[in-house]
Amino acid sequence: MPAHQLAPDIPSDVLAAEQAHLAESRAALKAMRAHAQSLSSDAAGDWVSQQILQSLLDQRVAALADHPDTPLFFGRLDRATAQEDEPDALPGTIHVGRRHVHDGNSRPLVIDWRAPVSRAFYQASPADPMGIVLRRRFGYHGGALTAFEDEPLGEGVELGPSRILTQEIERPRTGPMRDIVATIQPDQDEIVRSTLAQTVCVQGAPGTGKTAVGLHRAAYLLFTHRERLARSGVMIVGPNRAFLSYISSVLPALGEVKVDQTTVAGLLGEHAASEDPAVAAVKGDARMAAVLGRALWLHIVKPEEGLVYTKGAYRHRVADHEVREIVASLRGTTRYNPGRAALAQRLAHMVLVRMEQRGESPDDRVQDAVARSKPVKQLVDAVWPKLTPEQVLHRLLSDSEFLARAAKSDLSPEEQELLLWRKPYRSWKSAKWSAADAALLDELRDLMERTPSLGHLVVDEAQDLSEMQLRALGRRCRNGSATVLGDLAQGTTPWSTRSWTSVLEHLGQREGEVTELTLGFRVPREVLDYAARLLPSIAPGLAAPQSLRPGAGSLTVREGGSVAQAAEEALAKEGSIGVIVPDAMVAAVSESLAGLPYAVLDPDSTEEHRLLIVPATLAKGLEYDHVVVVEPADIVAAEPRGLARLYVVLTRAVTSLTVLHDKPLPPQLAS
Ligand SMILES: Nc1ncnc2c1ncn2[C@@H]1O[C@H](COP(=O)(O)OP(=O)(O)OP(=O)(O)O)[C@@H](O)[C@H]1O
Repeated sequence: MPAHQLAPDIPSDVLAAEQAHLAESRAALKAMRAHAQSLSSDAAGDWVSQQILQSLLDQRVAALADHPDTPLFFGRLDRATAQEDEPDALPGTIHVGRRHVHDGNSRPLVIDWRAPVSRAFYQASPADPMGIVLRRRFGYHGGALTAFEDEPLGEGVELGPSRILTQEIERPRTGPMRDIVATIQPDQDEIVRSTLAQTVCVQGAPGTGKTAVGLHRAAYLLFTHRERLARSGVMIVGPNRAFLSYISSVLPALGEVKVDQTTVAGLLGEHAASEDPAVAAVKGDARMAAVLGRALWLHIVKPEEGLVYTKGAYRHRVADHEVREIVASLRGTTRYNPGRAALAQRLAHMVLVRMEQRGESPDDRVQDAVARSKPVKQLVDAVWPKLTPEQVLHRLLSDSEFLARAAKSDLSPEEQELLLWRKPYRSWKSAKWSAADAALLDELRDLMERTPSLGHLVVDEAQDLSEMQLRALGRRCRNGSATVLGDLAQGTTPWSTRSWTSVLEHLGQREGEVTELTLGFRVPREVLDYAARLLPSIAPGLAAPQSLRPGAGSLTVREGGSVAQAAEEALAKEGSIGVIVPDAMVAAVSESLAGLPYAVLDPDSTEEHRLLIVPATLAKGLEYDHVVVVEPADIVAAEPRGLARLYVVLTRAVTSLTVLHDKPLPPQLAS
């Protein structure tokens, strides 16, 4: 039971002492920043080092900015055994916050939430107090500390629910996603703090905090392995730009400004051509990897002629069988482009050997010159031609004979038929590529030249990725690790997965650990139960999701109701409003809302709008305080996995969901 609940019974002297600590910490942070600002990059020797140092100093200054609206610390731990006499010992009382703050004597005033000692703030319980006697959570209003809540951990007393946590969860949503650093739950913390080497895959129902956990894990890893990850990099991959815009401020608020956040299309290339889902499904299948490998290497031509290199009066010859031997020894042991370069060098080396046999003594420079010479280049181009990924894929998708040779028995004749363009493009330069093609091009690119690996990749909504897209992402963390987040029930693409083991396999992270988050922080129970009626049809293996939020009265289902009226009702309340509509109805609904202050969801817009019209296909990962879902039957009918899409849109609401329909509801919901 919390000893001190929020107002009105908060002891004012304790609160005043904490407020004084906050003021001292803010002043200390200001001094740290002033010190960082006073440092000069002039000490660096040359111009380049100076620029690098200046950029580091600028980053440091930016990281030390105090945001008056953000609590500098949100928790406190009173430790049972403080060894203050030890030189580096921490004080007995620790304030846990977003970053380290120390005073002029290096005395820590606030400890970063990611430091090992802060772990107890998230994990300690009466059953396992972890050396903590008392945990204190702080309540804020704006930037002002207004309340606190104590949890005695050393007395073995069962703790009641934290009101500060409840308030945070119940908070009306406005604007972009916020960090959850003050209220990370123990099972979420386990995932956040798993080691860098460990790939983790999180299955979780809507609103269980998967995205939040993925972002906090990125922040945790950057803190714990700063130097290593600064070199290799961390990247977040999300489903679309609207989602990226929604999550974009979480990491900067945690002081991490150097993390790339992108979509699969952003990573593999934006591609416009739309495609029949059946074709996309074949292109997304991992069997395509072998087909592409063969397609590329089929371009190597068996050498029929040798090399003649003329220098002065001499002709140096490399016989055709020797050229064949070199090609055979290189084939399959190298990537395609380095193989080309190696072939030129090996041919040049043979010429050098001939020169030496004639008593010359050529050096390395001669070998390079021979490798770049016209006869060598001509032979290499003929045998091991210069290619682009687009050339190879263009040939594969337009030439049935070539496709058959590359596919062998990996693809059935029907699948090959599906792959071939109905109307082939004249040249690879004019070809229009689809999203599925982008992953194939990426695979070819990697067969030609090794893709560099990042240190860590966070992949959100991973259930929607094709095997070939997973391979593309896997390449980008092949020397690192990944956090894979998703929900098998929310799969809406032609290639959505039904198994996380398979996802990890195609990502190249077989050792990854699959774990589950089960408690929902977003969707009220009543709404979640309603949406869960779809689960037996879309993901029969999954258990019904649980919600922390009762939310009685949060669901309204109206036949023949007007969208404008539902929007007006929502506008009369607090918080953001998402009117989620079938994509084809965006224009019609916009018209019906004329006169209301609405905008159509636009990820690039910097303006804030309380009332947004959201096309159903963009709603994934987003949340709104009040959600109006328009015409479920049309959302279902619009795409092959329309029922899963409906599950996604029904689970975006934080406070209320209104379902409007003229057509009959899908039978699962009607029951
Ligand atoms: N420990 C927590 N404390 C407070 N809020 C939390 C916590 N965990 C998650 N939330 C909140 O719950 C909401 C849902 O979180 P998030 O978007 O990460 O869920 P998700 O599992 O990714 O959902 P979806 O599957 O729908 O994409 C967010 O508003 C998030 O801030």
